Amino acid sequence: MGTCTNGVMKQAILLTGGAGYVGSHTVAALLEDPVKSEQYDIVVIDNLVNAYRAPGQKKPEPLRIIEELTGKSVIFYDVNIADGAKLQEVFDKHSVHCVIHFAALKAVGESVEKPLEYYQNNITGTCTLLDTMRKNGVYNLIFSSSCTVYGDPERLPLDESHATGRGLSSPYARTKHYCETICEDLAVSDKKWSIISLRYFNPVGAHASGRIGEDPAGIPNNLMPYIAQVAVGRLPSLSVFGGDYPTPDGSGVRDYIHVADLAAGHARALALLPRPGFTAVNLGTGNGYSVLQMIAAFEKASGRKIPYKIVGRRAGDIAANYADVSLSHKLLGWSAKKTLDDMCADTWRWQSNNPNGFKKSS
Ligand SMILES: CC(=O)N[C@H]1[C@@H](OP(=O)(O)OP(=O)(O)OC[C@H]2O[C@@H](n3ccc(=O)[nH]c3=O)[C@H](O)[C@@H]2O)O[C@H](CO)[C@@H](O)[C@@H]1O
Repeated sequence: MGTCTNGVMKQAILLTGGAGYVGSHTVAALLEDPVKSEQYDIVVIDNLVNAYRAPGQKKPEPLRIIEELTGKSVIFYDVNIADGAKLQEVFDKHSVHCVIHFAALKAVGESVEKPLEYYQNNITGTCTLLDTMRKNGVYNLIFSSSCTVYGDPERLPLDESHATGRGLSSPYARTKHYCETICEDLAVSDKKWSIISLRYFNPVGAHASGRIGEDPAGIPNNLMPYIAQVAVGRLPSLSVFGGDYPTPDGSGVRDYIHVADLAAGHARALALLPRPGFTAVNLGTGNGYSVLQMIAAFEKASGRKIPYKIVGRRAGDIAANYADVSLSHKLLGWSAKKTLDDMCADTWRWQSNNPNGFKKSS
């Protein structure tokens, strides 16, 4: 149930997938903000498909730890966004001001093997969520999108007017593109909708406390968690996918952004609502770093050697991408503050304190 101040029910920010990596860091940012945490109840729904809840605990570990760190509470429901009836129960209990929609499956390789699961979860789930929002008169949405919607860049840096949806290399990428399209159509159909789609570049890093961070199930697909697990001795060596790209050192270049900066970007987007229509905004730093530069920076931050070998390219990978960040500056008054050294130092603090992720800290 929502909490009350002076007999009035507080409005809620509802975060779907709020126990995941970017979601939980956004929960932390909202609770750490004295104004937002006073103004809103922070409500999370998550089906725990990619988040860990310790035996006997009501809340998943990231949320339990955030409560410990901030001394403030999160309201948690173990609910799947595709379950309209359960979703409605949450909307019955809270006066929702805005939904921040993170919940999605996000493993690119898995999406090629299980496309239907990805379309069902990411697209049908999003439609059920949007329909429930509409039925309850909630029209403020922040959608967790990805630079993957741009496909193979026609030009760099990538600005928001770059074409989307062309030559996408995986069902996962298509689900992000289709969800954006659905949101755009909805915003055209009814002027009450205010939808901000945040296109993340490559989120890395961890909370400054070293107590929450990225905790992928199984062998990581993404570069930073892989490097971190090599550094901590969980994995023997890194394969660098491709040494012959047309980049300064031949390895792939990406715009890595600290997850705390990303979380702050959501808080800024929240302050912009309502902003009728559909607005897509890049969240990146505007800087590109190569895989070999990432390895060197991580070795410096951790004091550990990262054994690696250069192997063939990974299917579907592009040579380089990085963001044009002018719109995020202009519209959100936001820019990324953390450096590459911060990203590596924070990832290392999290990984070295929690070599096995959340399971150990329970
Ligand atoms: C093709 C693919 O998977 N793309 C997804 C990937 O982006 P993206 O591929 O950019 O992110 P990754 O972290 O997987 O890879 C970053 C860079 O590191 C390289 N690399 C990665 C892992 C590794 O073991 N060795 C290695 O060399 C990659 O080739 C790439 O050049 O994650 C994003 C989420 O964060 C998704 O939105 C993207 O759709």
